[in-house]
Amino acid sequence: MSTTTWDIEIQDLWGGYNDTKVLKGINGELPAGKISIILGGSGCGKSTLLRHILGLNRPMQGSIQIGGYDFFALDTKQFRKIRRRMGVLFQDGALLGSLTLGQNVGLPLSEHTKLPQATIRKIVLHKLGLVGLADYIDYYPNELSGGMRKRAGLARAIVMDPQILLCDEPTSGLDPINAAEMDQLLLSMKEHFPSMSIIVVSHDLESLHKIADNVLVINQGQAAYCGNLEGLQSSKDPYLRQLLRRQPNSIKQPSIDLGADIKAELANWLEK
Ligand SMILES: Nc1ncnc2c1ncn2[C@@H]1O[C@H](COP(=O)(O)OP(=O)(O)OP(=O)(O)O)[C@@H](O)[C@H]1O
Repeated sequence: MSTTTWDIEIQDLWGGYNDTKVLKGINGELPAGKISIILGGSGCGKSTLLRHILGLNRPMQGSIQIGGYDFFALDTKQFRKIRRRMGVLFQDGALLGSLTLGQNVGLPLSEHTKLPQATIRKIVLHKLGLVGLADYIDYYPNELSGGMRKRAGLARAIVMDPQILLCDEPTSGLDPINAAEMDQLLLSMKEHFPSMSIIVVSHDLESLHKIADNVLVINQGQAAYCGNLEGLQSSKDPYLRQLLRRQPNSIKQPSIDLGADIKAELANWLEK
């Protein structure tokens, strides 16, 4: 099996959980060498799509082509080979509290290779250096800030030099400075690994404008937009404009009368 580029092409993808269809015919491309942002309202299926790209959920219909291969039609050996070329940054960094940063970051190498520990430590040091944490190799996760833990999670995601890097809400829970640093790091990943597909699930519009080359917007289980950032910004589509301008949907607020007796009872309690 040989792949020269790791473009991802999603073709008429239907997927979800048991009888619940969440993705209803998604089409889109996530090109290698670019940062693609998957955007959409809460519950629209962004994480579900990520699970399909990771191979954790099988499509109900349609396919995901990775580097020209139909991912879910591959035999187990080839499927695993592609899976090993994916790195994931989870929302909370997902570090194990009982291991040092170095051991956490080196874990995929210890599990999947027979490299000597000294070599693993050198690779880990290099990767921690890329996220500005080389001096913290022997620290435990609880000795670090939330932003540092996320950066360490990124170091672990790239420790096996993945061709596809998937990041689930990398800036969520970070203050503006740490969020800007994470954006900067993702841009530097693109420079360091020019053929890597970087796929980011995000709600963060500031990040979107700073780092996205390509955007896939999901609405009602389908791709409302897939293309470059400029095209999204100039789109006249009402949903896309609403999304980019953070305009709320009108929320129905039926008035529910409390009733005089409950109001009086409450007032009574408040006076005590
Ligand atoms: N394990 C599961 N079993 C059944 N339904 C699920 C499961 N995980 C998610 N769902 C449902 O699938 C739909 C899409 O969820 P998903 O987490 O993919 O959305 P999302 O766009 O990532 O949301 P958010 O931005 O809020 O994280 C939701 O209706 C959710 O309730």
